[in-house]
Amino acid sequence: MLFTDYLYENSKEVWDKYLEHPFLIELGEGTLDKEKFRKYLIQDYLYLIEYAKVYAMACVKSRNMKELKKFHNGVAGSIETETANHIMYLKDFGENIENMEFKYKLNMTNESYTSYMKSISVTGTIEEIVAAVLPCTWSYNYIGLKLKEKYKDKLEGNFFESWIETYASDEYVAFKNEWLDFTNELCENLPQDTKEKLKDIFLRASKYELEFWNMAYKGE
Ligand SMILES: Cc1ncc(CO)c(N)n1
Repeated sequence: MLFTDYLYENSKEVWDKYLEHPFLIELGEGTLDKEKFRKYLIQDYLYLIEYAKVYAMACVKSRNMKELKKFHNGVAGSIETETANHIMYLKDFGENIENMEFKYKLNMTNESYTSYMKSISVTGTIEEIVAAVLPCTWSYNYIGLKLKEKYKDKLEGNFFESWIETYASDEYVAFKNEWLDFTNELCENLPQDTKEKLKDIFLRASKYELEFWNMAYKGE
């Protein structure tokens, strides 16, 4: 069994809940309250800044060029490629992008999740850092693809279409697949107790993802 399948199987119950989440159903239907979406995007923009630092710490810990390039790519993917879509929406909402980190603060859910990953980035191994960051990229691609599949005939004119297309795009699929391959290469031959520790980290981060959707829907 692929190591990533082992991670997924153990977290499947949580991942199933993403697909039933009202925030994502309404986003797919195009009926989500735009104010909720605006607030979510602001938190997510702040999230990506902290998330990039987790990869940055892994850059420092890299043991070879391959790892360094991978994590460097993670930094760039988070704060350049992925934020492009956030910036487009946020500008549309009238936000000043230069000012985001000063005007807004991470809320408690966001702070808990990013603090958790940053603490692993400081105290953990390279493999532990990978287990902490993987649910982020992977679950967003999982959600993007499922929403695209479910609403493919109804996406035109959906305000959130660009969000869905970003996470269902070929580039994002390729990015996710590279991370799955990298994780499997790194982890397939590890001792069982280490694998179990990584499985727990992956589950914890997956639960934080669900908390993030709850926060986005209910407000905080
Ligand atoms: C909370 C959260 N998780 C994952 C991603 C995907 O990078 C994101 N943008 N935000």
